[in-house]
Amino acid sequence: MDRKALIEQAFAARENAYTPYSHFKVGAALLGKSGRVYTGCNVENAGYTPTNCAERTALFKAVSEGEREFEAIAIVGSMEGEKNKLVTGPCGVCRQALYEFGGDDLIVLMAKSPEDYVERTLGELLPFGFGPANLEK
Ligand SMILES: O=c1ccn([C@H]2C[C@H](O)[C@@H](CO)O2)c(=O)[nH]1
Ligand SMILES: [Zn+2]
Repeated sequence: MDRKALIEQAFAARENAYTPYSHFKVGAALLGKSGRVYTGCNVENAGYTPTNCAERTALFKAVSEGEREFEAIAIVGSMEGEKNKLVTGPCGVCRQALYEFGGDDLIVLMAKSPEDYVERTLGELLPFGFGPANLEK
């Protein structure tokens, strides 16, 4: 897997972030087991709560196109016109949404630049995650 290329795709997706309220722009690039990459950005809303994070935009694009197994996701976020001071970790809702399909092994790349990133597994970010296995009889 080319981590640098995946992070670069997340930066490109961030360009489309629609953020008139927070001005915090996020991009994500989700690598499916098929090899395809699905990108996403955050899409805000005047009603605030309908806002969708970049990670879920990418995930829902992927699932809606038939991909259900994933290897990695790259995430980049920073205020409009600013360099990343902190890495952007996925919010709790996105961790849960990703857990449904990625399980513990999904690789999460939280990047300040293509060369400067923190890597964790989803299992590290969401220990004892609740997922489909919990609902098996
Ligand atoms: O991991 C994250 C964290 C935040 N946001 C978005 C939601 C909202 O539009 C803005 C500020 O919370 O950033 C994401 O897309 N992903
Ligand atoms: Zn989120």
